Amino acid sequence: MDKINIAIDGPAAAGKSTIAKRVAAALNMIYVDTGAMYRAITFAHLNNKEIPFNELVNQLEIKLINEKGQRVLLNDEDITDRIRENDITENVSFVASQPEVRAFLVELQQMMTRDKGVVMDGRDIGTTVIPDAELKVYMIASVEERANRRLLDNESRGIASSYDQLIADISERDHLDMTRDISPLTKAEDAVSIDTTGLSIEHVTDKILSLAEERL
Ligand SMILES: Nc1ncnc2c1ncn2[C@@H]1O[C@H](COP(=O)(O)OP(=O)(O)O)[C@@H](O)[C@H]1O
Ligand SMILES: Nc1ccn([C@@H]2O[C@H](COP(=O)(O)OP(=O)(O)O)[C@@H](O)[C@H]2O)c(=O)n1
Repeated sequence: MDKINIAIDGPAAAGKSTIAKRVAAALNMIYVDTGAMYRAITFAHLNNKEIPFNELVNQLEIKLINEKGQRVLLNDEDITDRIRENDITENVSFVASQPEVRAFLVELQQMMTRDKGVVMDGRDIGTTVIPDAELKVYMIASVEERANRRLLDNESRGIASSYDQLIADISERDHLDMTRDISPLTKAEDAVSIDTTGLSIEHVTDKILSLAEERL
């Protein structure tokens, strides 16, 4: 087989996008951060709260550009850094639970994976977006480690946060994502679980690369 899709799902700050980017670069595949797409719609919603979701999604064009990591454009506005801020993070799980938002993004994501060659990370990729992906990974880490990682991420981006607040925020977001009605976060039956607690980025990347090689 010459082309495969790789689905990486898991809870907040487990390391999905860091690893997915590296795996995609090593295998010359396209990386797609679906969380960024839900964050982009959350940005649009916070600026246009009066517009119902079914109308809002029809006004949006989301583009992911593989440049300097990955840039996120919403109707040609670069919102890459803006969508990592706290107000977006606090509201994204609510927006992602809306049926119209999920239908809109799942269709877009399925189009992006049709020709294969994609590493896509999110919450419902292995279960809903690409249930036939050749490799599915369910990535987890302890909530303490995830809060520490996000604390460092936020520091490097100049976003104010505290360890205790991050433990609470991450736990609440995971709960909302795991209990929503439509495609909640859950491990696909055929996904390989990887607990990244205490593991280096290189170790996790190599593990997934060797799983991918078996399927290429
Ligand atoms: N073993 C590891 N695997 C993945 N990320 C790690 C690991 N160790 C430390 N990190 C750091 O943890 C953070 C993970 O954040 P991110 O990749 O955005 O997670 P997610 O996409 O799951 O929300 C990054 O800052 C990354 O550098
Ligand atoms: N495939 C996806 C990806 C993200 N999401 C939602 O989008 C939010 C933000 O995703 P993200 O991957 O940017 O989150 P972080 O783990 O990087 O903080 C998640 O908490 C989910 O509510 C989703 O519902 N389905």
